Amino acid sequence: MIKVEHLTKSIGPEKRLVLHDISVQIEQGEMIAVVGGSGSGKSTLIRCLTLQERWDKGSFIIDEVDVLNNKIKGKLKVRREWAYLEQNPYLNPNRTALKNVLIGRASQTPWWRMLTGMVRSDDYMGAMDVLEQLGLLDKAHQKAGSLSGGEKQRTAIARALVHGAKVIAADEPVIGLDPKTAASVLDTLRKLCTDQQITVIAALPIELAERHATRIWGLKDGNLVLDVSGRKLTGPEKMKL
Ligand SMILES: Nc1ncnc2c1ncn2[C@@H]1O[C@H](COP(=O)(O)OP(=O)(O)OP(=O)(O)O)[C@@H](O)[C@H]1O
Repeated sequence: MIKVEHLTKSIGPEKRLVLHDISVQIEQGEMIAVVGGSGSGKSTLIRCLTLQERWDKGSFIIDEVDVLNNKIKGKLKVRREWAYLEQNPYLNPNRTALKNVLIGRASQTPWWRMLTGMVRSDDYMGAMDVLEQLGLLDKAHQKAGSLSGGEKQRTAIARALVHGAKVIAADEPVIGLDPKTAASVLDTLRKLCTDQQITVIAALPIELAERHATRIWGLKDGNLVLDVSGRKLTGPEKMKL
């Protein structure tokens, strides 16, 4: 279980508050959509949860590890188990989808593999399994530079899974994709939650959140104003955002 208490974050020399006293508990296998207007704090929340931003205040407990007060063990846990998925994930365009999946972030990949691109056969099989799960088997040997936006996004998801992610935190993962491709990426993420108990936290537009998430968090001016199960939001709920 993941427990966030009193997460507070300010930015800039004037210490402008962008996240106010946010407390939530997250269960394994949830697909949480973060919704809210522009500047409401969605990206900052996702960046704080993936420890890319320093917290001003708050506590962050993952499986009973106090992440912020246990710097080495806590940071290592987040680094190993959490994947941060950007809007346009970085893939090496000259390497195949498979190689991109196998050769993950520098922190997760042995130096000799980064250098030589060599892989062990069991790693190869594992990566092919994940690519198959994500419907990318026929793209495994295609250069990443020639993949479509949705395929790139799914390759990045495959890379996160191959490197052991239990939580995928994604900042607007389907922005710029056509509606059909966006739905297919989100269906993929939802299936991972259901079938493999992966937890997903993703900033999404309201309509997609309503359709795909099991839970919706709504932010307004850095405040958590909504925390409901994934469903169509009512008029008054939307008015809070
Ligand atoms: N590096 C920064 N320096 C100054 N202000 C920042 C910085 N990062 C974020 N902010 C401010 O913090 C607030 C929250 O920003 P954030 O990017 O988290 O919002 P958002 O909900 O993701 O917005 P959008 O939907 O437009 O991406 C905004 O007012 C933004 O201007």
